[in-house]
Amino acid sequence: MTLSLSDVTVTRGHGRTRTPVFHEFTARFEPGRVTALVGPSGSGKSTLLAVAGALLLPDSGAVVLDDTDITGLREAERTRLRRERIGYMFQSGNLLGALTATEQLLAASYVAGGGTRRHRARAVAALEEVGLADRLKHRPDQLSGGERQRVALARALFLGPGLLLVDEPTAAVDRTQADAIAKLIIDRTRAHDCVTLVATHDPAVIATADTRIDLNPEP
Ligand SMILES: Nc1ncnc2c1ncn2[C@@H]1O[C@H](COP(=O)(O)OP(=O)(O)OP(=O)(O)O)[C@@H](O)[C@H]1O
Repeated sequence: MTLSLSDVTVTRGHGRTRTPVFHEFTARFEPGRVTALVGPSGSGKSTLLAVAGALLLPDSGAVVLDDTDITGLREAERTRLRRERIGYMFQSGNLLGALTATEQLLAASYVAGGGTRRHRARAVAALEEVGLADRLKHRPDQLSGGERQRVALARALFLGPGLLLVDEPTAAVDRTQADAIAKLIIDRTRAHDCVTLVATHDPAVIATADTRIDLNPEP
């Protein structure tokens, strides 16, 4: 999958909270490569992830995944695209407290219409890929911060997305875990040949990325 944004303008909020975030922003992203989105707080890193991930529509401009401009899709089509082709890994992991590591992935596949025995085997394989073969039955409160982030990464990758969107993956973990997660994101991006965007303040994540885009707050 390739992703390109052309002349994307985004304004958030309404009335007194109306905030211009991007004005005619253009960028192109290639598969198998990690791009670090860098910039001060409020510069639009999370907003760019939301626009790329079809969670937020720009005011104008095109967001093209392969040959499809997602801004022209109906809501149901965007929902399907999000489920089938885009993996999200958010800051806190967003894991469900009552579920084991394997079940976190199966819950995602259930939402996407799966949930079969084949999916269970794939879920286990995805957790093995991120080094959690011996943590399959652990719930979030029985995992370290770094392990929770690895479950979140496995879940994001499990359904084979073409686009992986990652928001501050190392914000809540120690240096050693952060370095391991940065390396895993690179490895998995290569292995899955997906387009990966990572919003981050972490110099180690920025250093391991293939490219970086510096965002500045709109004046
Ligand atoms: N729902 C909203 N309504 C109004 N303004 C918003 C809304 N969401 C975000 N903003 C504004 O848009 C700008 C970009 O926010 P965004 O969260 O994308 O920044 P960021 O670079 O990810 O910041 P951080 O590093 O603090 O997470 C900020 O100025 C923010 O205040």
